[in-house]
This record gives sequence, structure tokens and C-alpha cells, in this order.
Amino acid sequence: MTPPRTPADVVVEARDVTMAYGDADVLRGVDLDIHRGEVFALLGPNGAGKTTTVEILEGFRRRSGGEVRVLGADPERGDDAWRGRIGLVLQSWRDHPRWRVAELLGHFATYYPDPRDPTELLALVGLTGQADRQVNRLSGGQRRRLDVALGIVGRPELLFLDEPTTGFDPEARHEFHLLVERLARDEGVTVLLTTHDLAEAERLADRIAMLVGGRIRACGTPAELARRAAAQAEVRWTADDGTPRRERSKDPSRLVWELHRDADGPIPGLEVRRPTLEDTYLHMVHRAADDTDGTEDAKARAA
Ligand SMILES: Nc1ncnc2c1ncn2[C@@H]1O[C@H](COP(=O)(O)OP(=O)(O)OP(=O)(O)O)[C@@H](O)[C@H]1O
Repeated sequence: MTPPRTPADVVVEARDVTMAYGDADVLRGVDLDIHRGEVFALLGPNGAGKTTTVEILEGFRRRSGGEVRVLGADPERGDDAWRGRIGLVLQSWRDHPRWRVAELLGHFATYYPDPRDPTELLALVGLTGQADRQVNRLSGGQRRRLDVALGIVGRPELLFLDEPTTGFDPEARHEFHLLVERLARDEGVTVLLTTHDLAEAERLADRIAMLVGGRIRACGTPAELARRAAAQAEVRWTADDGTPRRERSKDPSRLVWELHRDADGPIPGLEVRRPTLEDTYLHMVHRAADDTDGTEDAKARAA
């Protein structure tokens, strides 16, 4: 049985956070709880406010309203010691273009009391071969790996990853996923990830929150969210006259049994499709677009 959580297990706590840019309300009351050692993914369409949310949690942006605690402190008042416990992988590293990779990493390591060994870190992110290259000579994917290395050189307790695998080839993406899993599982690092890649969120995240229309519309494990998309599975088959048929059912095995009985044999083109995370996501996005009263999903608040 999972032991009850203590306040110390809650690494990020946000209550009713609002953000307006001028008269544009971007966040309309965001609630989040992220627990120690958890990989938490924030999903949402372009312009939903993911980066704004993350910047508020990082202490880079002043919120318009609401309460936030990150590692026990209000990010707007986080000091250097607090900042040293946080790792950031921002959208891309643009400074120090002429520095060499190992040199830049070694330089950043000096900012922290107990940094990772830069040589080991280069191996960890697959950049050993590029140690002596200038930063501006790296490929997009290599540069992103360097961003990740810079984000974890100080052994952060909480790591923010803003669209970390943009530009990665499939192998680099796979390696990166293994690295995030290792950081969370072996070192207890809490990870907040924003991504547009649903497969990545499903693969990596313990829990996923969907930010749509300025609110968290759903939050749960990938399996919970997929189940909530539609309780009904979709059964597809080909009718006797060759036309494709589809029907939603809460009891697909019964429907298949009835079809089998009526056909008196195998059912041509039979497929039973369970709702996926993508179904949930699209459902939330479309529902939010139709949502005129703006009612927040009651289950959205993290457990
Ligand atoms: N500094 C700013 N001033 C005014 N408006 C802003 C500012 N930053 C962001 N916005 C607006 O706030 C909204 C949310 O932006 P944000 O970057 O947080 O969204 P996002 O979910 O991260 O989007 P994406 O998936 O495209 O990266 C957008 O409409 C954006 O234009």
C-alpha cells in the first residue's frame, strides 16, 4: 500500500493561479500538485499557457493572482539557494555560441555546490564525441542534449523540461527518455515536462495534466485519462453488403458476441478500439472550445 503523502512530498503546489497579459486572460485558475519523484507532463494546444505556467513556477514571471509553492517557497521570492535546487531546460540555449561544449559545462558546474562530473555528464547525454566542439557548430538535436546537460549539472531536485525533445531523432529521443526515467527512478528527481508529443507524455509521465482554455481540464495517469475520454470502446466491422460499420459500446464483448451469432461465423474486418490518450486530448480541446460557461472539470485537481 502506498504510504500517505506528507507536505514534504508536494514539490509544486499551485492554487487558483491566474495570469493576464493586458486584458487577455491566459490562466484562469490553475491548480496543480506535483509530488516528489514524479514525472509530470503538462499538455495543451499552442497558446494554452504552458510556458506561462512553467515560467511562473520557475520564478521568471509574476502571476496576476493565486498561490504558488515550489520546493517550499514562493517562486517570486526564491533566493539563490532555492534556485540552485531547480534545473531548467528552456526552449534552447542561445548564449555562449563560441564556447566549447565541455568548457561550457565545466563553467556551469562551478555555479553549484555538488555538480555532476562534466565528463560523465557528456557521456550520459551522448555528447562525448562533441566535447571539443563549439556550441554554435552543434546540430539542433546535439544542442538540445547540451541544454539537458546544463539543466542537470547541478543535481536539481526539480527539473523543468520545456519541449525537451524537439528536433531529436528517434534514437536520441529514446536515449533521452531513458535518461529522464533514470533521473526520476534512481535519483528521485521530480520532473515537470511540457510537450506536444502525446506518445512521449504517455511513455514518460506518471501523471498528465491537460491545460486548455486557461484551466486544467483533466489530470491523472495516462491510463486514467484514456479511460475518461469515452467509457465506450468502438467496434468496427464490415457488414454483409461490404459497407464498413462502427458502433460505440460499453460492453464491446457482448456486441462482438451478438455480431458473431448473427453472422454465424467470423466477422469480417472486426476491430475493437479502446480510447487512447489522443482521444482524451482531442475531446478536452474540443469540449473546451465549446465550453461557454468555463466550468472546470471537477476532477481536474491533482489527487
Ligand atoms: N509576454 C507576453 N505578452 C503578451 N502575451 C503573451 C506573452 N507571453 C505569452 N503570451 C500569450 O499568452 C498565451 C499563452 O502563451 P504560452 O507561451 O504560455 O502558451 P504555450 O501553451 O506555451 O504555447 P506553445 O505550445 O505554442 O508553446 C498566448 O496567447 C501568447 O500569445
